[in-house]
Amino acid sequence: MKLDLKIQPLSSWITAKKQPLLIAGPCSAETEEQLVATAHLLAKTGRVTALRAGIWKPRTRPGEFEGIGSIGLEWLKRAKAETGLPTAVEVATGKHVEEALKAGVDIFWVGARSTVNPFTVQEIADALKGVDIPVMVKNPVNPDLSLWIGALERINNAGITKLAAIHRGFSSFEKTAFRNEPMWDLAINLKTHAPDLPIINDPSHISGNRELIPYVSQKALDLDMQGLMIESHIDPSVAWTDAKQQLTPAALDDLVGRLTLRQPETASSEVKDKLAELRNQIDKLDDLVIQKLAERMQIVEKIGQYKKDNGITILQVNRWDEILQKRTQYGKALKLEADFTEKLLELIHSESIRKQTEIMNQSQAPVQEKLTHA
Ligand SMILES: O=C(O)C(=O)C[C@]1(C(=O)O)C=C[C@@H](O)C=C1
Repeated sequence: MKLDLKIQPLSSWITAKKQPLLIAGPCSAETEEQLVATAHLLAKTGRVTALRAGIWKPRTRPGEFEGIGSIGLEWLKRAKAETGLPTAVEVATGKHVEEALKAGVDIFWVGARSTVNPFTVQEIADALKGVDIPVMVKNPVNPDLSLWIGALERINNAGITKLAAIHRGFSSFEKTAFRNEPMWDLAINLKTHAPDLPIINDPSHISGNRELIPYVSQKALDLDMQGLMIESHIDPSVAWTDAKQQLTPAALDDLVGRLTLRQPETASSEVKDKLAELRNQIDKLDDLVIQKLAERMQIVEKIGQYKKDNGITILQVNRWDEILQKRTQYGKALKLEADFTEKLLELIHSESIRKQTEIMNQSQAPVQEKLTHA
């Protein structure tokens, strides 16, 4: 299902200084000097399109630094006047929106902890009514695509057409190398629902540490995301928040300079032809895969009917385990990752169970009818 968002193309409301589009700045505005000095160094790289800084910070526990507050808006004004960089802040209430608008902030973003709450998003959307300002909506903390879409729709319904999504990763119970699991599939899914909606990647919050940022940034660009939002602090070692994931402006410059930029399309007819030929091969194989899956399901249905007639349960753990073991081994021999083969088989098995459940639940009414007429 395609989303009905009324949006303007990214290039009509933001001009990237250089590719990729880069929004950078400290996690938090701490002091006027820290913010302004960071902004100057970022501007000097010639790569940064907008300066970000958190001034209202939603924190997990009370007592942590909750942002410098409204005074930070004055510092942002100064940083903008001195560097020419447009500014971006997170807004989490209607009051934040009012104050940031008054202070001439150029771009707003809705944070992950706000996106989870439709009341908060609606309050922000209501405060934005009648205003023509770019808004970027971070994914919700939990991996829920509908919540992300819902927040984008609420902001869009308020008349905001300069709209983008920010992919900052998702909380997960399982601890991995990432601070927030990228769950790239969710961002890809959003792109499938809204192909024209720009997605900016936030490698800082996905990574949670400087070391992973290059990998995440490159992957985001290779997945055709339209830009990066990266936290940068003049001296990350003394940062009040997110010290481990911030980069100095020089390190940021170096990192972004090393990224490889690839295009979604090519002008070369030779490359286009070669791609078309390979895609043709994929089309044929995909058709074959679908055809074989359909044949498999027909047999599953026959087995389902047979089980029903003979009072046999749907789930056959031993048989299922045998399939899983043998096919995964076979897949491995053919250079398929075991994890991939297992996931594919699990999907097929759950569809088999769904189909056989349907068969088991089919009423016997027609047979009984015949009996009564006889
Ligand atoms: O072998 C069966 O009994 C089936 O119904 C087929 C099948 C399958 O899809 O392969 C489905 C359900 C069972 O749990 C085991 C295997």
